[in-house]
Amino acid sequence: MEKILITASKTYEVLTGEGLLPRAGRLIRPVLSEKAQKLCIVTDDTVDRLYSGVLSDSLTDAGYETVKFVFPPGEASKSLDTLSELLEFLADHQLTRSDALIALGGGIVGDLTGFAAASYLRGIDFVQVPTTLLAAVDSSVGGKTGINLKAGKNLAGAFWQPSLVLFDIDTMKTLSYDLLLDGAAEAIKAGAIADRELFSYIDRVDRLDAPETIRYLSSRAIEIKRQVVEADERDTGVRQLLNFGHTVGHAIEKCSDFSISHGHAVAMGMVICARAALALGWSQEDCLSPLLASLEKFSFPLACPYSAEELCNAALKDKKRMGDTITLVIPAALGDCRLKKIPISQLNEFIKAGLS
Ligand SMILES: NC(=O)c1ccc[n+]([C@@H]2O[C@H](COP(=O)([O-])OP(=O)(O)OC[C@H]3O[C@@H](n4cnc5c(N)ncnc54)[C@H](O)[C@@H]3O)[C@@H](O)[C@H]2O)c1
Ligand SMILES: O=C(O)C(=O)C[C@@H](O)[C@H](O)[C@H](O)COP(=O)(O)O
Ligand SMILES: [Zn+2]
Repeated sequence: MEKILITASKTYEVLTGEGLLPRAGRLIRPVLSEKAQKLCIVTDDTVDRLYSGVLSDSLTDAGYETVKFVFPPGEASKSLDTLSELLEFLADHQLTRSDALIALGGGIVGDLTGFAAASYLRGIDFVQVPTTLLAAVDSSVGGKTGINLKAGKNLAGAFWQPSLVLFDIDTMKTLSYDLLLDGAAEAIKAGAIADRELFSYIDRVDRLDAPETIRYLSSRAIEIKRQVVEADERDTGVRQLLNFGHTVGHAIEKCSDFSISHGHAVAMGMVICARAALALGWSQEDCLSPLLASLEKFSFPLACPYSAEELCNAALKDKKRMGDTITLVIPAALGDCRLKKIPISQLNEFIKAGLS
């Protein structure tokens, strides 16, 4: 089992390995309050069918009472309505301040559960059990939690760190190739920010679904995320680099009414951003070619179906906007991204340069 220690407002471990789900109860016990009695498993219908049973049995064996909150999969559930239902459910089941939530699922489950944990009784513990590659390499670590509002992605939320992250690699066996791609996009993003070696690795790799590929990508991406989050937990500076590809990516998700998934939209967003930075002379070297090579190796669909105007309108609601400026993440060199503040009046031109 691999362990990565995250030292932020809460210090916790990310445990990665095979066969962790059946051992979850024993692994979770030392990180929760000794007074913890009741645990609420939060998950979506698909993950519920696949993994709730084994997790719940393991928690029961470790002496916990469990309750379960299940919601329909999909971005539409990452909403105020589901959050409100979950908070009422926790109160109805009388979870106390020493009890905890267990987020079993992908990034949507993790973001929603984390926000509920941050706000229920003004904050209780929660554990992340990521079951998508995207959640394992990115969303389960770092404590960004939240929900979408009608205007766009993640517009309400809190910084609230988990008490533990348990990544059982066995859960990757039931992921479709498209869901693996979503995780690969965020891992490639981490490489673009801070690890050009990751691109050479992808160049040599045979299969995305091989356990050793998953292990390598998650280990590198989590380590990069650790460094960034430890330097700037609350996203006021260097952490914004983790948003590479996201200003446009979130706009693509929104324009598609979420039929384009987060990871796929981020992949398109990174390409648009790298192409624009190259065309405008903002990059010191060509980052577009290696980025395209790694994404094309895994057969990412990269054609963006929206115009610069459509993307720009959606992106102006992004939370990286401050008044009349917006901060972009620009690849200066492969493995070295920089923040660049531009007037919002230049955003359309930037996106246009990235689409052509
Ligand atoms: N908080 C953060 O730092 C952060 C980082 C990256 C992304 N995100 C957010 O994460 C979300 C995307 O997460 P995601 O890609 O995991 O999507 P998701 O949570 O919707 O999961 C994708 C689909 O996979 C299914 N699924 C989950 N585990 C499975 C398994 N093991 N086998 C088969 N099917 C499984 C789910 O039911 C769902 O239909 C977005 O809302 C994004 O904004 C947050
Ligand atoms: O952890 C971070 O910081 C990230 O930016 C990770 C992103 O992959 C993730 O999609 C995040 O939710 C986007 O942040 P947001 O602040 O733009 O909502
Ligand atoms: Zn993301």
